[in-house]
Amino acid sequence: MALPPQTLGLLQAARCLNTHVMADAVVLLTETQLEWSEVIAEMGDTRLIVAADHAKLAPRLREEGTLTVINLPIDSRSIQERLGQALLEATCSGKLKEMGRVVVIYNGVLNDPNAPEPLDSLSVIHLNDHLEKMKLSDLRRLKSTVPVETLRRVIDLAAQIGREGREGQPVGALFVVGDTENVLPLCRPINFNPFRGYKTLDRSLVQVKVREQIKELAKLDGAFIITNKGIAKEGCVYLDVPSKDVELPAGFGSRHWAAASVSKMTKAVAICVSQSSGSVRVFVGGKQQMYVAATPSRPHLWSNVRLDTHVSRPTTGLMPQPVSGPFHTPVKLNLPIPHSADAKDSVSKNGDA
Ligand SMILES: Nc1ncnc2c1ncn2[C@@H]1O[C@H](COP(=O)(O)OP(=O)(O)OP(=O)(O)O)[C@@H](O)[C@H]1O
Repeated sequence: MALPPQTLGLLQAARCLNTHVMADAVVLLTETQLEWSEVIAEMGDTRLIVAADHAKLAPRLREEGTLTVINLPIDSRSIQERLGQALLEATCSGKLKEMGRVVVIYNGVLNDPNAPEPLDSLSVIHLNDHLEKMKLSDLRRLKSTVPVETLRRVIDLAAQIGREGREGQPVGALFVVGDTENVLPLCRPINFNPFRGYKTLDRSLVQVKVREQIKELAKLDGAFIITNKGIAKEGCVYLDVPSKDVELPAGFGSRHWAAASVSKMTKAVAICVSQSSGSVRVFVGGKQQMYVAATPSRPHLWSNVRLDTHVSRPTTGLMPQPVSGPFHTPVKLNLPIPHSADAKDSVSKNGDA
C-alpha cells in the first residue's frame, strides 16, 4: 500500500528541511499505522524518530528493526502536550541532543484521526528554546529512580494544587512517588483508600480525570502514594517516619518533615505542596532538591529564577490564576534555604511573595 500523497509530501519536505536547517532528526508523531518500509525509504539517510502509541502500532513497528521508536500512549492530552512529551522522552533517553533542533511531522489541525491522511503539519523545533527554558533536564539531575515523565506529571499536578486550591480555599498535599515497596510499610491509613478497587488505567496520572480527582482528594488529610509509573496506589495515608536524620529550617510543619524523612528512608521522591504558601518542594534523599513557586512569573516555561523561602500567602483575596499546559512552572533547584528563625512567616527579600 502506497503512502497517502499528503503524508508522502510531508516526509519529503521534512527531509529537505532537515538538511537546510541542519536538524538532528525528523520526529514523526503519529497514531496511524503507516507503510513503514516506505517511510524509511523516503527518509533515506535522514534520522527518523517515530513517537507512537506502542501498544497499537508495536507489531508493525517491530518488524522494522531500524526504526527508533518512542512509546507514547494515547490519552486525552493535547497535541502540544504529546509533542512535548515525545521531545522530552527522546532527549532524556539520549535519542536527541538537548541543544539540537528537530523537524516534526504531526497532526496539528486535530481533524478526524481516522481520516486517511491525519498527518498535516510540519514544524522546526529548537530544543534549546524549549527544553532548556523548561529546565526539564533538571529533573534528571535529581538522580532519582523515578522516570522523569512521572516526576514532571506529579510536579505539575502539585503546582496546580498549590496555585488553584479548591473552591477558593488553599489546599496542601503530599505525594510520595516511587519505591512503593519500601514506602508502603511506612504508611497507615487514616481514611478509606480512595483508589481501592479501581483498575490501573483508572488510577493513572496520565489521565486528566484522575488528576482532577486527585485535586479533589487533596482536601483530605494524609499523603498520596504514587508508583514509578505514575499510578495512584494509596491516598489518605499517614507516614510513620521519624525525622531524626533530616534537617529542615525552622518554620516547616509536619507535612514537610514527613516528606523529607520518607525521602531519606526510601528511594522515593516526596513532593510537598504547602497549604500556607502554595509552593511545591521536592525532596530526594532527605533534602529539598527543587522548589516551585506558587505564582509563576513566566507562564508556560520552566525556569530556575527566584530564591527560596517558605512564604505565607494570604488566605483571602484573589488566588493566582491557573495556567494550563505541561510546561508552565517556575522551578528552582538546590538553592539554599534561608535559615531564618521564622522562615515560614518571613517575606522574601527576593520578591518571592
Ligand atoms: N506524617 C504525615 N503523613 C501524611 N500526612 C501528613 C503527615 N504530617 C502531616 N500531614 C498532613 O499535612 C497536613 C498539614 O500539617 P502541617 O500544617 O503540620 O504541615 P506543614 O508542613 O506546615 O505544611 P503546610 O504548609 O501545608 O501547612 C496535615 O493536616 C496532614 O494532612
